[in-house]
Amino acid sequence: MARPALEVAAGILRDAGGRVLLARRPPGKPLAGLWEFPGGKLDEHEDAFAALARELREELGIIARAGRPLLTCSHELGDRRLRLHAWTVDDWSGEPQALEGQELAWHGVHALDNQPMPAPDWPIAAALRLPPRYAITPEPGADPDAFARRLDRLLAHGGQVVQLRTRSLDDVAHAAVATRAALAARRHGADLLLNDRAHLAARLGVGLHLPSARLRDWAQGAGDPQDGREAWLPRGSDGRIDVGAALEAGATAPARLRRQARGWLAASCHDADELRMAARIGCDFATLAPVALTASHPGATPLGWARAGALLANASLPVYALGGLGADDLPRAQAQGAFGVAAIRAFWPD
Ligand SMILES: Nc1nc2c([nH]c(=O)n2[C@H]2C[C@H](O)[C@@H](COP(=O)(O)OP(=O)(O)OP(=O)(O)O)O2)c(=O)[nH]1
Ligand SMILES: [Mg+2]
Repeated sequence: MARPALEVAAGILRDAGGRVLLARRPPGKPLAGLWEFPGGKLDEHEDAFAALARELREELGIIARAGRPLLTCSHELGDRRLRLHAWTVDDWSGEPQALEGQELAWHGVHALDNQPMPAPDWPIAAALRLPPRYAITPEPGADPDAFARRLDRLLAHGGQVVQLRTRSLDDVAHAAVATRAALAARRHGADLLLNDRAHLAARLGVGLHLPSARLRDWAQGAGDPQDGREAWLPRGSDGRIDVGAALEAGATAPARLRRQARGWLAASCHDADELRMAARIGCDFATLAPVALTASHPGATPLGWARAGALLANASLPVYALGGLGADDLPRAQAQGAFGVAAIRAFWPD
């Protein structure tokens, strides 16, 4: 019989400048020398926040009073599963002290990728830089100026992560729209991802969102070798693209291993298999669709929340629920284990 999952709570503590506290696992412990979020194992009958408050008292001498779940991910850890519950601690008192001989350090969220962390912490580091909404553009249509104006209005909201999704444009027209979108994103400090244009995304220094068919090709090493994956996937010590290299314990975040480009790598997933592939090739996040009925994919059978919830509970990266959802669905999506909600129609300005 499979052993029950190891449940661990990890706390996100921020200083006045927004930097996050990391603790270095001391010599003699498993994963010694790696930087983690302070916390530890749940005792029997203890919920995640109670365990976290206890661990923070024992390890750091602080009193945690209130927190919010940020992300729960599930990972294979040898012969058992690790469920890591990351909580943002909003209200705490005391000055963190290293009561167990661990080193402590505060880092900005953009510097976390450079710290050697246990692999299960990478999705948490990504989640700290991701918003709860992931906006996907509709087709640009015949009027690129009108499209650019609406995109600009969306980006002006601040902190946006947006996927440029076009299927209708030829390469030249697409490159023009994408270049303009990349400039607009840079101007607004937003993060752009191109749908399925790996070469262009790497050239523009923006992120890449893989459709599920491309994800499958990349995860299986199949498909067209000219499709640009070398800019996005890590190489093994023999110089060959190695989709597993991103997940070696003790390595730094996939973002650093993978690429010179600074954008996100994400993928469209519809089932457990694809969610596993996305994590395996080092995606930073994924979408899971279709959760509900959606006008953009009328033929697709929705997963429904029960099925989606079961898939989300086992995911090992941040996942946005997608398909017929809007901002109002965020609480429900998060209660079902999603990190956030992705949408085309709901987030596109009129
Ligand atoms: N606290 C914490 N543990 C993590 C993180 N990432 C990660 O993979 N883990 C793993 C490492 C361990 O397998 C497990 C936590 O075990 P632990 O030994 O720190 O647990 P604990 O604080 O309760 O310590 P102890 O009572 O066993 O001494 O979770 C993280 O960010 N924080
Ligand atoms: Mg601990």
